[in-house]
Amino acid sequence: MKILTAAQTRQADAATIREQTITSEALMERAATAFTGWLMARQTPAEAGEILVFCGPGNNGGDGLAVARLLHQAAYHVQVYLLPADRYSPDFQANQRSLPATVPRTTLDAAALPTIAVDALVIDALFGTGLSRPLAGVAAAVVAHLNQARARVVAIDIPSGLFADAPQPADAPVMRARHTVGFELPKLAFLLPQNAAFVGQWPVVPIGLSSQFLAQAASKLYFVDAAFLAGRLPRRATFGHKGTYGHALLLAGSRGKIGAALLAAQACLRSGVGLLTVRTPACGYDVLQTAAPEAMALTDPSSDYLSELPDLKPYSAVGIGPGIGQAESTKQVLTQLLREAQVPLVLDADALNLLGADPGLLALLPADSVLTPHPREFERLTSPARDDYHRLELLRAFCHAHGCYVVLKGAYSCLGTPTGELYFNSTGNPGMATGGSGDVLTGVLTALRAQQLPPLDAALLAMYAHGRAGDLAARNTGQAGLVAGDITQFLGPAFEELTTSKTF
Ligand SMILES: NC(=O)C1=CN([C@@H]2O[C@H](COP(=O)(O)OP(=O)(O)OC[C@H]3O[C@@H](n4cnc5c(N)ncnc54)[C@H](OP(=O)(O)O)[C@@H]3O)[C@@H](O)[C@H]2O)[C@H](O)CC1
Ligand SMILES: [K+]
Repeated sequence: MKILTAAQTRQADAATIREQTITSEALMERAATAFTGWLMARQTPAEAGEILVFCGPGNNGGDGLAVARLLHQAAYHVQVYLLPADRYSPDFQANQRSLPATVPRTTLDAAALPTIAVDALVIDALFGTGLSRPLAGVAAAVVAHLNQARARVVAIDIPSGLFADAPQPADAPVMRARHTVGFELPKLAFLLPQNAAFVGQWPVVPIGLSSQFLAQAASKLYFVDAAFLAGRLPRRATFGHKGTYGHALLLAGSRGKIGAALLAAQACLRSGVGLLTVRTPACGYDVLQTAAPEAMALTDPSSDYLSELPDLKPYSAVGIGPGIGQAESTKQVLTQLLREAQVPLVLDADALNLLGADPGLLALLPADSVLTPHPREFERLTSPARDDYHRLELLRAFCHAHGCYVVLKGAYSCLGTPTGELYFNSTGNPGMATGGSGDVLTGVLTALRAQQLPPLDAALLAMYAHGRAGDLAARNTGQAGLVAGDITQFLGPAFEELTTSKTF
């Protein structure tokens, strides 16, 4: 699905009201009903205790007032706190009028903020997507007060003080929510590590925004879920044979890191490739032939590291990097590969570090190559990022300059494309932050490129299936017990879900 800016969200609002011939108040009621439904499914009135609803002067505050009314009607115990302001939005005012007189309400005063009980349930409806500057005055004092109280904060739409799609100054006050219930679509701010402590968990609830508007909205930001990938993974042909599914070459491993080669190889084999050849230093031969008998081993003359590029003619894609180290002769192998390769390339790990250390090498990178750095490797390829938003700018610029696709790994891994789109992945879990997880991704990607999938589809599917396999694996192992090889065990089911999710 698309990710919209705050300005586009306002347009989506207006389009919905126009198209569905409803009032803005009715749309607010939908949003408040969706939020309240989410909360009531998780907290009974007894579990919730007294719910404190903090409302700002705009429509986020209007949502808060409507939520307070709905909770009150459902027998929850509610207290409303109002931020003083010169102007309140019309829908705020309408919902203030609709709030039953029996619901206590207090206007906030920075000098006399309410005492917040330990574990109090707080609804943050101070500011939403209309935030136009960092919080100051009473709003800032309230946010600091609630953050200090460590209340159980549930934010409506977005934590107050956080911009939906731009960084805020480092010292700007922002509400620390445990949950943020977003409306209709995720926001860019939810996907960046620097905001994790503010956003918490972020369910998204539908509010029936115009599907026509969402379909045509010009956005280069996407959140990749299973529905987004429907139809991108070709079904295997009844009369297909191993030649139909490509022949991948993996250049991987060095003494002490043959495991990286093995992990990439096993993942490649589990991602539908027809044939796989693995080029490791000679010390990897026995291990590879024993642990991955389905792969062909083509060992390098050097016993400890890669020193010669094999003939590339038989292969339909080449993956290089897992565990290769940075020996000078390995750098020569990479250089020759970049010069000679006529087939799709996937570059990871030390192949990226070698690239980052030599701008001359980077200049040789063939168009449509797929790179899979983690943030530190990416910085070596570009420059240090000021913050997560700046890192995305660097990602866009890098992909554009080199005509390549980059999967920036992390929670919500982000795929950058040469034309400026950014695709955030929805699958995966912190258990996957473990050695060898990246080698598995390289294997998956190389398999998909070997099967002739275009770079965009290959990268989207690899990113998603890798994360999904990690999620399925963690059901068995738990996150702490997850090792990279477990991800590989579940690649099959992850791909199967993507093929069968297609409707007739
Ligand atoms: N489509 C949807 O998702 C729907 C969202 N809804 C809810 O509406 C809010 C957005 O409401 P909006 O009124 O646009 O914005 P806010 O509630 O965030 O508040 C805007 C007002 O606050 C002023 N403002 C902005 N920044 C500050 C600040 N730092 N300090 C003080 N005051 C501030 C702003 O004034 P300006 O000075 O900027 O002109 C506005 O007066 C969305 O998040 C959802 O919760 C709808 O309910 C349904 C559809
Ligand atoms: K809010």
